[in-house]
Amino acid sequence: MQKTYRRAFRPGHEALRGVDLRVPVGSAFGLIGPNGAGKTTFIKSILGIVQPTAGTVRVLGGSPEDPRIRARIGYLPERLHLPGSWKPHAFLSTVARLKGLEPERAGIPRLLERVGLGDALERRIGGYSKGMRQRLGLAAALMGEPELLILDEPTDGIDPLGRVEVRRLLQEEVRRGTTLFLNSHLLAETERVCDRVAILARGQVLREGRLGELASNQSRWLARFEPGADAEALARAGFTAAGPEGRYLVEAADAAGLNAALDKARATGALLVELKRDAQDLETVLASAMEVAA
Ligand SMILES: Nc1ncnc2c1ncn2[C@@H]1O[C@H](COP(=O)(O)OP(=O)(O)OP(=O)(O)O)[C@@H](O)[C@H]1O
Repeated sequence: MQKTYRRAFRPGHEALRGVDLRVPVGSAFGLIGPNGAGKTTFIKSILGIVQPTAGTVRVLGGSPEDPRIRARIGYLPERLHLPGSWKPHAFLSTVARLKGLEPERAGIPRLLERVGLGDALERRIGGYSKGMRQRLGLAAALMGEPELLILDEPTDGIDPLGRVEVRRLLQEEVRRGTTLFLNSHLLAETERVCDRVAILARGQVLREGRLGELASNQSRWLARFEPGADAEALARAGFTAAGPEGRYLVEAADAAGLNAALDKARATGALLVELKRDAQDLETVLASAMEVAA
């Protein structure tokens, strides 16, 4: 899919340059990338708010412009416009009606409770803090148990403990079978909630896949030996010390190579107590993808 924003008397701006992404049903999909990468443009294309210049978007087996498809999607936009003089219940009742639900049966009190606004029911939205507004937006997105939840920076403005609550709530939704599409600058949040990630930069997908696969270095292993291992002898066997507690890194292309290295380590008298693939955090994955693309 491509999207070029047309500008009067100037060349158009290519926000998306041939993006081809599939979000599996039931997955928790995270979109990450630097400012201006095209993330919000992509989200707006999935929702039919922005028309692609080329290519097509299919959502839940149909077109994003089909109102029946839209009714199955919950969306939290990056910038929320809320009626300041209203109370939250009245706002959510209107959202319910727009979604074709009867407000009395839309579970509004429970939703307000779930997003942590149970104590603010009698306050006008205009007096809400940024985080409270965000929580209310989230309640609107969750209304009607959508099959697909599209959230653009959902925890923006929410305090650290509130973020933990929101994360739990999103995890509950995914367990319920909802497909989650999350755009967040908070990589730790994406890492904790999502099982698949795509890295978008300058309108193109740099990397995409299961988080575990993107974040693990397939040929590097982290070994932990019982204290007292001979570091010099281990270095000669190909093991590089990596921090305290007898941790070492070793490169091995396959199982045979790994076992050969471990045999050498054991021959030095070192006793292996733990072995795992060397996993990188999402920040490192993003930084190295950006470096390769530069
Ligand atoms: N309505 C518009 N008209 C013209 N250009 C636009 C419009 N919306 C976005 N752009 C441009 O398209 C590019 C992608 O913007 P977009 O908002 O999709 O990025 P983003 O990855 O969501 O950024 P951020 O992380 O900063 O929110 C940017 O260069 C932006 O300036």
